[in-house]
Amino acid sequence: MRYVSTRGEAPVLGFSDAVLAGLARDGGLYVPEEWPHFSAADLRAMRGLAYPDLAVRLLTPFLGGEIAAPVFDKMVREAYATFRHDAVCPLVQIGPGTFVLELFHGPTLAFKDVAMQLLARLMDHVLAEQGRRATIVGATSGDTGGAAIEAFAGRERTDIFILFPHGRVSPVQQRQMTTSNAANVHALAVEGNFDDCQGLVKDMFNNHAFRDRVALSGVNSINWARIMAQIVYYFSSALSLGAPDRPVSFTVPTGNFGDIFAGYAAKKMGLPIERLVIATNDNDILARTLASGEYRTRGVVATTSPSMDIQVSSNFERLLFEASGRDAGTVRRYMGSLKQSGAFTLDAKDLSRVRAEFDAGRADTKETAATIGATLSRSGYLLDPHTATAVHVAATRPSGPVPMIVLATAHPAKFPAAVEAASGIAPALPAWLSGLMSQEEHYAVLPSEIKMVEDYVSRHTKAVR
Ligand SMILES: Cc1ncc(COP(=O)(O)O)c(C=O)c1O
Ligand SMILES: N[C@@H](CCOP(=O)(O)O)C(=O)O
Repeated sequence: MRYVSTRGEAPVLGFSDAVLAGLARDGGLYVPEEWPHFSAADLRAMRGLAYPDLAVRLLTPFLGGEIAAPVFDKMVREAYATFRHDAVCPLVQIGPGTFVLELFHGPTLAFKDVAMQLLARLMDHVLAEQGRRATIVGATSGDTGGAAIEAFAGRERTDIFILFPHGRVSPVQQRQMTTSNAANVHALAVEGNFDDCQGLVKDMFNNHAFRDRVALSGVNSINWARIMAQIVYYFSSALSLGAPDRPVSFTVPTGNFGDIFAGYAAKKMGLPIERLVIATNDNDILARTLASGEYRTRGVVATTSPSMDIQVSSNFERLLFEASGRDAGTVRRYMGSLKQSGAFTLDAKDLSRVRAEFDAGRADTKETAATIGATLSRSGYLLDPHTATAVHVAATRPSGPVPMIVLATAHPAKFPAAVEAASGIAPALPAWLSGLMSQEEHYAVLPSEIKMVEDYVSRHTKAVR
């Protein structure tokens, strides 16, 4: 299996190099050259497999033979042994035909752990094989950062720098990033929003001299391995509801479009998914794009689901590549226009291909709070605000006899203020995180200026070539 850039002007890479590359050198995102495919018989044979066994079965084709089977098997088992639920990602019914897929049983209580625990092990292995170190940079609206720091803290071959928007993440999220004592961890509070942080990370990758000097790698969902690992829970949940003999639909709380793109990948791999529904908060660029065909950025507004406070949705580029029939020239045209004018308009055929697979809806802050309260009274289930946006959107699109699986991307205890205001219940952190809020914080505050950030990274990484 080889990996190609969505912009068609970067080297084609094997799996290990794609994992280390993060962003492609032409500014695009890596995608597999073709989608592995599993037949209905293959899928039936996967029913009942334990989560790690299923992950090994589904993900092995993506490795292109570059990681020995026993090594990968061990990594997967170790990654999912960090989860506090035997099923890893359990499915809970909250209403007739509506299920919640709990993705928050990992060490930092968000779905990011599912991919990050595996990615850290993959990167360690590849770096050891190549005998080198890497400087990891990541942008976060709150959850990627904590999950990455947890997964990479203390690892010998990486220094990790996480950029988060100063004052715009929840107190729990902030402490998950700022209380690590590991020498290779650097939390950077940037004076800006998530889009500024993500822009800085992409600028670092696009500065090839800097990128090569510090051996840059990325842990955002620009990294293909992040998406790859997230494919597995689409299969595990659908199989448990009768796939491939019964289709399912998914509603996904969406920001950077990585999680729902993993659902698209699962469909391309043979999973019968009827609809993929994008749920956004007030930062509704994707809902607007599906309605009008125009992708136009606006200022980010702060909401009670801060991890989805995103306007420039990175992985939408991967979908554009697919929808245009894998035409890198079209993707370059769209991305050029986005850079120049903050907008692009999808060609009619590309838009109709997107609409053929996806629906989209939004939930504002009031609707999100009302959904938390109503779901608690109806089914006794306490939602976090991100998941609540998706439960709201799913309810506006009845899926008939097809079960609707809503991805529960975070534990309510990560957002206690919003959850308490909506439900009257202040969710407590689990015992293993109970000391978090009283630990000492370490972080630097930086302006949203590329030179300042690059200088900080250069001075603090050990991976200079
Ligand atoms: C809790 C939570 N829900 C949803 C999202 C959106 O996921 P994605 O960026 O993959 O669309 C995020 C951030 O990525 C998140 O942290
Ligand atoms: N919501 C994310 C934003 C970054 O997304 P990623 O999936 O590209 O890492 C966060 O919590 O940081």
